[in-house]
Amino acid sequence: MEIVLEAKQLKKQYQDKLALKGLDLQLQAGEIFCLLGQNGAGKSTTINLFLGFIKPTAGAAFINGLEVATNVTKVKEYLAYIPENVMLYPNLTGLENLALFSRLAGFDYKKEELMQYLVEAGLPAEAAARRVGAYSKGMRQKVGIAIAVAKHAKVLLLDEPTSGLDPKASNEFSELLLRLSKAGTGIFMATHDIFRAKEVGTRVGIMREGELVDLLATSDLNANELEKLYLNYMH
Ligand SMILES: Nc1ncnc2c1ncn2[C@@H]1O[C@H](COP(=O)(O)OP(=O)(O)OP(=O)(O)O)[C@@H](O)[C@H]1O
Repeated sequence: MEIVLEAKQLKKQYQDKLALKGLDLQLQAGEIFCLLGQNGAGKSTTINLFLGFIKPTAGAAFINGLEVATNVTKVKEYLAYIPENVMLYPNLTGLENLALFSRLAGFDYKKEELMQYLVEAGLPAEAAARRVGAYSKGMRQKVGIAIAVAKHAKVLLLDEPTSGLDPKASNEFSELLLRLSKAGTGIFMATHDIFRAKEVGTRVGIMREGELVDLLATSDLNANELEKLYLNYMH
């Protein structure tokens, strides 16, 4: 199997805080890995290391076999990132945002092709022509997914993507992730949502104080068992 994301003894020290204590992890193409953990556990730090936003203190992060810290620009070609609030240009339409981000990634699509990416990500065609400033959070997430698909990202990194989404939007979002994973994208998602993690994840990692304290296949347990296990670790 193709490994699209890997951490080898990945560590991050901020001043006096050891935020990540030597993470070892591999993600295969088409896998959805959900990272659970309390506030301050080290989830965003892990994601920021994969994005190349911060440098590791020791160890290394790899995307598509390339070490992130020494290939920050190249690695961006393989990555798409969806934070809690997708950053788009509010004065441009959804279509214009997608055109812009696709061009930055080196893809020059026709209007019909862009529209198809947006509609496939669940954005109604009439909304695609409206300014993003008036979009709901769920709609911005859909543009984020369309960007990921249009740039043929091998890895999608998500940080709390469903927090603040209503249940219907959250559910639609899960379905999009499942479709992307079936198409071979590796998905790494930090979340507080245990039930969503069980629903979409192929594997779940539980992080506490910068350490992965458990690693489970979601097929091995139901959502209630996962919640119980998670809460046990948090005591
Ligand atoms: N730039 C920084 N400087 C100093 N300490 C930091 C910095 N960024 C994060 N930390 C600390 O590192 C630890 C891990 O933080 P991180 O943001 O990775 O946690 P998290 O699991 O993403 O939390 P949340 O769920 O709140 O987003 C925390 O103790 C945090 O205070």
